[in-house]
Amino acid sequence: MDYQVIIPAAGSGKRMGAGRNKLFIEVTGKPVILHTLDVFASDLYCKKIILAVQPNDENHFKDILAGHPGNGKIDFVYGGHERQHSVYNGLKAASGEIILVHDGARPFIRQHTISRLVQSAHDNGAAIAAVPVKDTIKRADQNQVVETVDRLGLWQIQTPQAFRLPILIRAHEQAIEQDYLGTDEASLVEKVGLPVMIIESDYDNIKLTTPEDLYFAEAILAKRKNLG
Ligand SMILES: Nc1ccn([C@@H]2O[C@H](COP(=O)(O)OP(=O)(O)OP(=O)(O)O)[C@@H](O)[C@H]2O)c(=O)n1
Ligand SMILES: C[C@](O)(CO)[C@H](O)COP(=O)(O)O
Repeated sequence: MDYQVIIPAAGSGKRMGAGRNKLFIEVTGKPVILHTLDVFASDLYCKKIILAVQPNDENHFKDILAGHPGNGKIDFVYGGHERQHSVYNGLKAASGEIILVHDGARPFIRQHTISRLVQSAHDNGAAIAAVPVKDTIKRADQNQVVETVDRLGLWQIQTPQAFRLPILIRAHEQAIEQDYLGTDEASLVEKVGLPVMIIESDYDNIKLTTPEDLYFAEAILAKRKNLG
């Protein structure tokens, strides 16, 4: 089933502390963003990649994307102050039935997850990648525990997040009307009162956020290379 994907890539990477867009950092000799785009470039059902970038990063993105197999289906839009604004700007360039949103900072997404997300979004309206929480989760106030959250039914949410396009547009427009800022697209759809389905993903679909994640990234790619 055909779909389009918005890739928010306009962040500043403060927690990575690289002093530049972390998507330009190379892992096994290749910029993070190229790892992320590979799976969508090779997926014939992916009809458009909408890349949200900062204006001052645009030329560098175009330089490193020259010759990439996905280049022919990439549309550039400018990102916004928050991730949500970047995604909203991407929505203005989107069309078709199914839209995915996938962090540029998650380079290890697999095709099998994308396919299941697209089908579930078609069937149910919204579907998100996630893995079951493995650690005990507690809420604290001033570093003192106030609550242990029941782990049963807790999921660690990832991207891609997949939607029927009109649902995501409506959710973003309501968020603007209500001045609501969420940390993922699904939270906006939940506020509209529509169902969001979980699709179990892989624990190595990590988001490269802090420097330690770069070590994990090298290990993930080494493991995948060994598996062939
Ligand atoms: N205004 C923003 C903020 C983030 N992103 C993108 O959203 C994804 C997930 O965001 P995050 O990992 O938080 O990236 P940064 O915002 O760059 O990181 P930090 O919060 O540490 O600055 C990244 O691919 C990032 O480029 C974006 O397109 N526009
Ligand atoms: C969308 C997301 O990746 C789901 O886990 C996460 O919420 C992004 O958070 P960030 O702080 O914008 O990286």
